[in-house]
Amino acid sequence: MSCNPVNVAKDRLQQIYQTIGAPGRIRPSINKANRTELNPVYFLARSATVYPSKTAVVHGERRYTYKELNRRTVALAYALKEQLNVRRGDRVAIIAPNIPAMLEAHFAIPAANAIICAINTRLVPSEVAYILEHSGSTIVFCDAEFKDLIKDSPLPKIIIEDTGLASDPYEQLLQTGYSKADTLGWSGLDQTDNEEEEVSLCYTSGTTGKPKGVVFTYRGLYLAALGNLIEAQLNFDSVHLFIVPLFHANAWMYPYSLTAVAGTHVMLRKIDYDQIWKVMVDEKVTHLNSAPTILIQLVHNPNARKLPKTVTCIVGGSAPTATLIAKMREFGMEAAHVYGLTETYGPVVRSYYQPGFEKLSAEELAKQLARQGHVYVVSDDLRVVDSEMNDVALDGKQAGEIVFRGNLVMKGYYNDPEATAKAFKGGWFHSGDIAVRHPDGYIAIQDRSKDIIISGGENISTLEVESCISQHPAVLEVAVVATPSERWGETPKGFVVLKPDLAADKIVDGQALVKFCKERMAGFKCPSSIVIVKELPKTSTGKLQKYVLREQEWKGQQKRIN
Ligand SMILES: Nc1ncnc2c1ncn2[C@@H]1O[C@H](COP(=O)(O)OP(=O)(O)OP(=O)(O)O)[C@@H](O)[C@H]1O
Repeated sequence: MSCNPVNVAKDRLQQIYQTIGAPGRIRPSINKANRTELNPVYFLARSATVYPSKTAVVHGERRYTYKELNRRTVALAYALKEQLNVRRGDRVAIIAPNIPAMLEAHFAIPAANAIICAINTRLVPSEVAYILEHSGSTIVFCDAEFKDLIKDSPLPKIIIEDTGLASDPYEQLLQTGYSKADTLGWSGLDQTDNEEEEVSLCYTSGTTGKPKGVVFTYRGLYLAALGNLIEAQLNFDSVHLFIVPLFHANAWMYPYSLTAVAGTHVMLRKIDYDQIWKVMVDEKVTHLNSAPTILIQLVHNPNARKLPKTVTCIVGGSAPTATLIAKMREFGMEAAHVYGLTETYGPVVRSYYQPGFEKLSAEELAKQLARQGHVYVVSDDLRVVDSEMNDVALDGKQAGEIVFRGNLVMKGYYNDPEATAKAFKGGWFHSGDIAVRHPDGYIAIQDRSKDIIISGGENISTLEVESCISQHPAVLEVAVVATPSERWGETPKGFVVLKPDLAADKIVDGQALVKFCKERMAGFKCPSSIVIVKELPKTSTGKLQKYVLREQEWKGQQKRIN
């Protein structure tokens, strides 16, 4: 027998092959012992076993440990099956802000093998009716504050008063499930035998048009949850403030991530900036997730102060400007800039901090971090391509569409084969976002394809123009859209909200802001006009609805509404 280690290994392999057969003939198989379906509801069962007394939920004065959260969730799952007759694959709708019942529903509905359809509380009754009908929901849970949204719905309704008291109809429903939760626990609830089954149905908020029902699978939820753990570095000590609503892409799967590591979920019924500052300090918040528009208001709130410990802010939903990222740092809020869509289970791209960035000036660093970056470790592949699906050059100039492929792409749009086929054209998911790619491979979004301005044949990124205007010290918020121009076809027009309580000599008008832009950027990119407005149209998640502004500009003209 050879003494050469390579040959020794070969001999050993020969012996093994003689016993079990060479590869390609007899191979080990996947079986029940070495495979289970990826299912994020197990995170809760496990954390309740490992850390029963750890605080799982903080909601004002109310607190639940993991043992209590688990008991309530399991009871709800039994109630869904036995009281409400929910069957595998049924859609169960819930309309609620970030409250404990909403978190419980995110585990209990999948635990009952049903599909959760969490609906935006800011919609109007007709929009809610559309989603209930389109999703084919069989039951609707609704927070009492929003019950008018479903007053005409024929579906069975469970009202959540969000008191936690025995008189609350939601609590009464839980009561019916406690005995089984205490005796059988999870063992009486059959879990899915197919991780590719639908588990969640999220309707996009309609920044660009009619909402579409994005279908998530157990497997996707599970992997997205693990992705967040890696990217946001969540652990047992994490105290996460949910600013992104759970009805928006399941708050980017953070409920599952936090639960996996037995972190603490801090809930808030509504966006109240004074309250957010108070909670951040009182609850020793370590992480939050939010859209930039909310963070802009937060850093300009009179209660803004330097935080005792750095808070990691996962910022996504739109691009934070370099100005915002730098301002957040002053208060001890470190921005982890992320990008994604509902269709990708929320964020799947991150602007990574590189060795050497510490040498950059604050301004240069903020500029680097305002780019969207690279894909998460769990999200496989991303390209930026032209209309022929060729990759754009890594030159920071040639723009193309961002397309995705991998485990964190939705299963499809619910009951919408046409939209699904369009989104998956050529075997890639088409995001509709236009970006360039820098020599270091970082992507930088220029615009949504519908937002980009084409002036005299030149493409203008509205984000670039907005970023320039936002550097003016009097500017709080800005949106730039295309306005008609006889000479150029279209030109940029700015809408600006000024900071509150500006001293008289600091107040500026639109002309001064146009001049400010002319001193800083190429003439063709400068807005033809800028108007000062009181507020900007936004979705419930705080995203600018540029199409509303475009509609005003292009009234009566065919082009450019959407
Ligand atoms: N970090 C970011 N930078 C720039 N844009 C972003 C960022 N994160 C998200 N976006 C924008 O948000 C979009 C995803 O939004 P989302 O899936 O939440 O849908 P929506 O805007 O609420 O609704 P709809 O898809 O119906 O317009 C992306 O396609 C992109 O345009």
